[in-house]
Amino acid sequence: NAHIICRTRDFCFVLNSKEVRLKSSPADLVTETDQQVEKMLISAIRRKYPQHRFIGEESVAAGEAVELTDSPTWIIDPIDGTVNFVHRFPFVAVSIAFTVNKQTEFGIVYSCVEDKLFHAQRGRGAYLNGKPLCVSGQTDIHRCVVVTEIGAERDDLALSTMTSNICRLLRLPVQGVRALGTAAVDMCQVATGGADAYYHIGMHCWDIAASTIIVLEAGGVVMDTDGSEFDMMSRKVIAASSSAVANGIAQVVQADSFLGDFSRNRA
Ligand SMILES: O=P(O)(O)O[C@H]1[C@H](O)[C@@H](O)[C@H](O)[C@@H](O)[C@@H]1O
Ligand SMILES: [Mg+2]
Ligand SMILES: [Mg+2]
Repeated sequence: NAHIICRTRDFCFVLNSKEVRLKSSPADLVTETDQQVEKMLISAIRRKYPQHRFIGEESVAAGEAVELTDSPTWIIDPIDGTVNFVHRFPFVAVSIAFTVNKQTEFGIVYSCVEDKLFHAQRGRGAYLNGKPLCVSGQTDIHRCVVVTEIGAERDDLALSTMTSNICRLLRLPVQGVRALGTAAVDMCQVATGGADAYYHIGMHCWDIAASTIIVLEAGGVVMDTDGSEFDMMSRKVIAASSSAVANGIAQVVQADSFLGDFSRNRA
């Protein structure tokens, strides 16, 4: 059984997950807790805002369409880092973003084990446990710590794309490449200045919707891995402390052959 103790300043509780099941690959896991947390969040929000729409990872896995419209929409990853959760590797987050007219109005990432609450509202800055966040401001790619993810795909094309991108960055060289196992928390490291950049190919909108606005409001930049404008639904992202660093990563990271196999945001 996987379990994790979640602490906040006000309460402490144990989430139990009795059953671990596979989704798209042997490394794409879901537990009862993922499903219960998502149901709990959606029903609580729906009670207050019955007209609002939802894109939730586990609802999509259960067959709901992934459709970002102009309507007010909540984008939810109930547990980002389910593999960590199952193995008790201590980086696990709940990620919630709210969009209107396809623009993110606010985002919340709660890193449960660390008891770190990241949040940002459009135009109002980014905060960690109430304290303002600011990116590192690094502009020299050679002095960067870059965060990425291994991802859940295990086919040859995905693996060779992922490993060759990491090799190309290391050869630049950058000073370090890291992966925490949760895209949402990874990306928040850029907002804190602890990392200078994050890139990911193959993530879903629910993994990064909230942390995108947190990085932007902390003074960072977000773009597609090919250097074009960021599209939350494209499954590709670079988040960085500066445009110079983001462009430096875009120049070495390649996504095309890998993404040929993806349908957009299928769980
Ligand atoms: O744990 P979930 O919500 O499934 O998200 C993870 C994603 O599936 C993996 O591909 C990534 O490597 C993790 O960082 C995600 O955050
Ligand atoms: Mg996720
Ligand atoms: Mg998840």
